[in-house]
Amino acid sequence: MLDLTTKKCVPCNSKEMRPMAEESAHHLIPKVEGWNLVKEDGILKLNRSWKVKSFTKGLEFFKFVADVAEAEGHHPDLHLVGWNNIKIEIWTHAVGGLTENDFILAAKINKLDLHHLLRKKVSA
Ligand SMILES: C[C@H](O)[C@H](O)[C@H]1CNC2=NC(N)=NC(=O)C2=N1
Repeated sequence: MLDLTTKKCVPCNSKEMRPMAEESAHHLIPKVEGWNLVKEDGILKLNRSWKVKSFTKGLEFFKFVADVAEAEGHHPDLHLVGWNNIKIEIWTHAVGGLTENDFILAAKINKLDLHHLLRKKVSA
């Protein structure tokens, strides 16, 4: 399969769009490093968390992600809690589950170079 970052999200309002089977999601999750496959209230979602340097750098992180989402026409759920903990959840609301759009968006978020906004990992 082509690298997910070379693909484009498609509009979610087509009647044919269906949530993918859990097996398909498990097949795709290795292609989006760092992202988790979770099921919440029966809905499959992707999520990933980061610790940022500050509250404002968390908002900067979201702005970079928002630009990708707007370019793709597909949008994540953004969480910023405890001032420097961010979590991004991605799922296709129109179908109540996961579609390839979600994996494309996650892959394109992974391509952003946002290390300057992240807290350095504390060595064990
Ligand atoms: C027409 C357009 O595809 C829809 O309005 C989009 C907008 N962004 C979206 N983002 C997500 N995550 N799920 C959707 O169902 C969705 N629908």
